[in-house]
Amino acid sequence: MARGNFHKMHGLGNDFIIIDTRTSPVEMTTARARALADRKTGIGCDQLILLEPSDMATVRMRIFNQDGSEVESCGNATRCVVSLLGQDATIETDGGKIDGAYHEDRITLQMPPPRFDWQDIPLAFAMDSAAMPMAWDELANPMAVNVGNPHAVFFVDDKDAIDLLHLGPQIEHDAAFPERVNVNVASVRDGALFLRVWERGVGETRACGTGACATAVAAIRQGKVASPVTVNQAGGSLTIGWEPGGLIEMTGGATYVFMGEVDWDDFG
Ligand SMILES: N[C@@H](CCC[C@H](N)C(=O)O)C(=O)O
Repeated sequence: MARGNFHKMHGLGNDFIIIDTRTSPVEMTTARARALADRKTGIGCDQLILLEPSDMATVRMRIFNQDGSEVESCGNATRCVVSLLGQDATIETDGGKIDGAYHEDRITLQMPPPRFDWQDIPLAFAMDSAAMPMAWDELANPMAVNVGNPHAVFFVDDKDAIDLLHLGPQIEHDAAFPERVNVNVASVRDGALFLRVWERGVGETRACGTGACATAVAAIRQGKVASPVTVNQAGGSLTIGWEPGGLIEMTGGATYVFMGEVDWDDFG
């Protein structure tokens, strides 16, 4: 028997299983992450988060998508982790170190500066990442940006008119993105952003924190909005601030749902 505890939390409806392995050790594999994340046969979540000891930060955070793939960054989960810790904290991720300021009703994160070089996204070959010379039906010329993880950002008149269920997986798996990509479709209205995200390794989610960062950076860089900007998604809003050359500041909520206990051996 290998019993352990987990926390269920969400940030704007983007939901997580968070396991603090410092008190609840577990051996994580792709198969086990996928089994735990499965909404029909497991516990269910968009991302599975492991907290581990860190020698350079308060805690190290590992991130597994619903499909079991391990990835570099997750903005909404980082706010949840700072909220769970209940104090200002520095979080080590594969996408960079993130400082979090704790307030009971909101968390502010300093996310790493965005990267735009094609090798850093990464893209498969040299091309203009500010307006990629590519199109998938009505989605054309995205800006590619890495904010710890890779994103493609499309600006459209009406985000709700886009068939993201069809185009999201096509773009996610396009050979132009050797590590796949998160797909952001945004409209600009009254100085604010309205966003839908097809997340790599998950599908369309109710909100994506790094997607909000990537989209805000792309919109500020193109002069479509001013910083800070409100980014509205199905699950709620985030405030994102960014000045060229600087860190990305994200402010938003984090919600605790429940604590559960399971036998890890029942999952993979
Ligand atoms: N939900 C997240 C992003 C999670 C990782 C992403 N799907 C990827 O594969 O890079 C967020 O809030 O940022």
